Formats: sequence, C-alpha cells, structure tokens
Amino acid sequence: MTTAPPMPAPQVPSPASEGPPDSGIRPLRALLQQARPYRLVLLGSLLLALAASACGLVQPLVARAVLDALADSTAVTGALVLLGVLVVAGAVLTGFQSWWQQRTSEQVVRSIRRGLVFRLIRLKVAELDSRPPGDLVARVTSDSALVQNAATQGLVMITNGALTVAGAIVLMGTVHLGLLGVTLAVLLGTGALLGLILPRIREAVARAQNSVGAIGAALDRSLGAARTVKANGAESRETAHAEAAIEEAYEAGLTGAKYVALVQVLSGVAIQAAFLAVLGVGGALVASGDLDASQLIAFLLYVFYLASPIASLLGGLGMLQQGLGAIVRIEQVRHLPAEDDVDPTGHTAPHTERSTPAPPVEFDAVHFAYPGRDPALRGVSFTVPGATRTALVGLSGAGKTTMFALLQRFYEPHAGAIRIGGQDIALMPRVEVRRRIAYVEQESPVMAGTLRDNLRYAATGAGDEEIAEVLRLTRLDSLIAGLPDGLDTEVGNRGVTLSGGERQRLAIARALLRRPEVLLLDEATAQLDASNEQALREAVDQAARRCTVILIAHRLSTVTDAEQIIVLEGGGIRAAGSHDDLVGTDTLYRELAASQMLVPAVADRPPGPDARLAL
Ligand SMILES: Nc1ncnc2c1ncn2[C@@H]1O[C@H](COP(=O)(O)OP(=O)(O)OP(=O)(O)O)[C@@H](O)[C@H]1O
Repeated sequence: MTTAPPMPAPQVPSPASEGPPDSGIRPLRALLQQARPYRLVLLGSLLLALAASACGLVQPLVARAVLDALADSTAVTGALVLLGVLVVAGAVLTGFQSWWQQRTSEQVVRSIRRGLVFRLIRLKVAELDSRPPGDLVARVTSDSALVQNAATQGLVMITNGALTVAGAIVLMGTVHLGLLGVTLAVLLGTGALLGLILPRIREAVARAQNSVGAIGAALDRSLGAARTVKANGAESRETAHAEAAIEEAYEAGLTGAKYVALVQVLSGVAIQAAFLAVLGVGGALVASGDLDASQLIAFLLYVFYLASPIASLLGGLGMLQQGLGAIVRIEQVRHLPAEDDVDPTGHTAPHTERSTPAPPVEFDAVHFAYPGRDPALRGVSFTVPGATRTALVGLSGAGKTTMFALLQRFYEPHAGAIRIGGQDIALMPRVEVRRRIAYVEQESPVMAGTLRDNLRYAATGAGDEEIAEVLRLTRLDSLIAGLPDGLDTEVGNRGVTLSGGERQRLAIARALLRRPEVLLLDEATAQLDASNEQALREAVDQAARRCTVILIAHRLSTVTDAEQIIVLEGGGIRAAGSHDDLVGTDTLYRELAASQMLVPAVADRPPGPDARLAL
C-alpha cells in the first residue's frame, strides 16, 4: 500500500504547477458572486459612505458662502454653524460606515471559508493525493482574506470614490467649465498611466499567494514528518525548502508594493498638477477679471477635495486587483471534483444494533490504474462469503490496499463491479457504502483529541458499556486504568503520546465499536506483541460471527485459520484457497509460508529476496 512515501530530495516548490487548472474561471465575476449575497448590506455601507462624502462635498460651498458673507459684511454665524455640523456629521458617518463595512467583510470571509472547508473535506481522494495540504490550507486562511477586502471594502471604495468624483466634477462644472476642462485633462492623462499599472498588482498578488501556498506546503511536509527530518539531520534542507518559497513571496510582495506605491505617487502628483494648472489658468482669469477670486478659491478647494475620493477610488481598484489575484486560487478549489454523496450533515451514523446477516463481498473483473501508472488491479474476481474471514496476501505492491480503497469508493474501478450484499456499490451513495464498512488503516491513524473522541469517531452513539467492552477486547482497559484522566486523556497530535501498538489497538477498538457489516483490516496487528496479537485475533474472530472480515496480512501466521486466503501478484489473483490447500498448490504462497517458518523450506527454490522483503 500506500505507506508514507519516502521524503524526496528538497526542491523549490513550483506553486503554479501544483495548483488546480484555472481555465474557465472569470475572476471579476467570481468576486462579484462572493459579494452578491451581501449586496443590500453593501448598499447600506455605500449610502453611509456617500452621506459622509456629501458632508465633505458641500463644505467648500458653505466655505464660499462664509467668504462671500465676510466680503459683503453680512452675518456669518448660520454658515459657520452649518460648517461645524457638516464636519461632525461627516466624522460620525465615517466611523459608523467603517464598522458596518468591517462587519460585512467578516461575514464575507466567513462565508468563503465555510464554503472552502466544506469543499476541501469532501474532495475526492484522488484530488487530495496530488495536492499539498499546506497549499490548500493557505487558500482558506490567506487568499480568503484578500478576497474579503476586495469584495467589500474594495467595491464600496470604488463605487463611493467614483460617485464622489462624479459629484465633485458636476459641482466644479457649476463653478467654472473652463477650469473643469483643465482639471479633467490632467486627471485623465494620469488615469491612462494607472490603467497600465493596476493589472501588474494583480499578477504580483497571484504570484505572492502561490508562494504563500508553497510555504504552507513546505511546512506541512517538514512538520508532518518532524521525526524523520530530525533523525536524518535534514533541518537545513527543509528550512531551505521553505525559504525558497518565502523568498519568492517576498519578491512578489515587493513587486506588488512597488506598483501600489507608484499608484499613490501618481494620484498625489495628479492632484498637485491639477491644482497648479487650475491656479495658473484661474489666476490669469482672475487677473483679467473673467473670474471672481471666491470662484477660484471654491474651485481650488474642490480640486483638493478630489484627493480623497480619488485615493479611495484608486485604493479600491488596488484592493480589487489583489482580490482578483486571490479569487482564482479559491475558485480552483471550488472547481475540483468533490464527493457529493457523503453525509450532508457531517454526522457519523448513530450506533445501532444490526439485525441483518453479514453480507457477502464480491469483486467482479475489477480493473483499476492510478493516474499515469501501470494497472494496479487487472481483472480481479473473487467472492468473500458473509460472516467469514478472507485474507489477502502477496508481495508488496500487489494491489491489496488498492482493493480496500475501491471497496470504500475512494476511487472508482475502470471496469468491472464490486458488490456488497449483491448490490453494486457504484450505484449506492458513498455515505451508504462507507456506513456499512469499518476500516483499520495500515498506519492506524489516531486523531488529535481524547481517547474517548477517537473511540466515538466512528460511532457517535456508542454508550459507556459498549466502549468498555471493546476496550476489554482490544486490551486497552489496563492502559486506560493507569491514566489519571482515563478516557479523557489527550492523545496528542496524530496520537503521538501512544505507542504504535496502542494506536493500532485503538484503531481496531474504534472499528469494532461501529459494528460494521464489513470489517477491513490492513496490517492491523503488525505492530502488536504476540500476546496482544492473539487477543486481537480472538476479537476479530468474534467480530467475524456478525460481520464479513477481509484482512491484509504479511505475517501469514495471523491468517492461517482464515476461511479463504487469496494470493495476489502484480494486480491479479494468482491462487485462492485455505492455508493447507495453498501450501500444497501455490509455489509463491509456499515460499512465503516457508520464509516465515510455517512450513519446511522449499528444497528446489529457496525464498527470494523479494519474498523476504514483503514479509
Ligand atoms: N495513491 C496512489 N497513487 C498512485 N499509485 C499508487 C497509489 N497507491 C498505491 N499506488 C501504487 O499501486 C500499486 C499497488 O499498491 P497497493 O498499495 O495496493 O499495494 P499493496 O499490495 O497494498 O502493497 P503493501 O503490501 O506494500 O502495502 C503499487 O504499485 C503502488 O505504488
């Protein structure tokens, strides 16, 4: 099987090549879709922002009235009070709008993350096989934050900025059309330059986010195999592995920062240039008597006032570009094939006593190949009668674990059918197939959490008595009795505080507690001492009275009493029968048995190195 792969030589991750395909993804459309459910709330936020802007927008007009009143020596109190009210109202509205917007933005990111987590946990096994988990995690944590800002704050800033600029332009037109023409000429010239820069921000962000994913992937690889790294003195190589991605993220971040700074410089220069142009042309008009000084002052105030909405517009466009760079990575995950027929509520089946007899399991001319590999199974056919034990034996890589994977619909056969109780599993929802099966993996994975969490993982409804019974059967009762917190003891990350044999017994206890119709054991007792192994064999024999057991074993001594033993070789069945039959009829089986001292050595063909390796 699919044992943990050896650590390959460190290499610089290639983020772009690790990502799923992005053809057909329309970033702007996807981003707007994220904002769509919140459009009314965002509209509210926009209205607040506009109201705050309006307070600012009329201030130059009121200021002009103050100036005119001062020039005409009329009362200024009313205008001054109005100016004060506008300033305070503008500040209060801005504060409220900011809170409202942040709230919406948190709601958007929550929704994106929920959607991604839901999808990731349901991705098909074949997809998960080829994607580094660290990169997938980065998409949930980091990319979503960039989209969050773009889909809320960015969109509001763009709309608010654009509307305010438009409003200011209209008002400036009422003050003086000629000066408006001068202002627009300067601003449009700068806008053309910005059109060239903004897409570069998006490219830089996409590159930086791919690198953030690669950092996650590199760390996941190193921390997931921390003991292997330390035992091999590979800390420097692993650090270098992550550093390459960190460096790439840094470079991309710098490029993005450069363009963002350029945008800020341009927007500042545009305002200054417009101010100077208006001052020059307007000053000449005032000198020639074609323009009042108060008109020029009001116009210049508008030019300065434009700085804020233009900054908002450009800031929003910058955020949008960042979001567009990140949304592609999120959409890639949303386009990956997922299992859509697993338990929609996410709860495991309640623990119930089964009354139906254990079903037979049948493989019928099953063919299967992993992507890009030679066939792992080549037309395999056999039947496991209900309530019996069948052992799969054979050299390493013969296809035994692949059969278990197909039986649980982790992958689909390319040809042939697998039946449980006469029903083709391809026609059953995956949740139904998996509900009938309990699987003890080769690695006996234990989840972080307490012993009780782990036991109940597959049977949420299991009561204390049933738990006590499986603990006794798997001889975990004495271990638990010695722990101060008993079943509430934390097992640590991946069950690291337990021994290999304890993890294996815990995995078997979990499977037994589920009372499955079909029990799959993949090398489930390989790490047990002789006494515990005997106890576990008895537990499995007992389970076999009410369920169909298929077990993979390299140690033949553990399966000699199975009703049926199937010998696999190169993805096909070489022989099948009882231990006594096979010793007499199959040379490979006899060699395997002889190499384990179960039968006298074969005189004319001693066990080869392959056989010893497999065992
Ligand atoms: N996820 C995978 N992707 C690609 N190839 C795989 C995958 N899992 C297994 N293989 C390949 O498929 C073949 C059968 O593997 P499988 O794990 O079924 O063998 P096995 O008989 O269980 O071996 P072992 O006794 O060593 O566990 C092997 O050549 C293996 O390299």
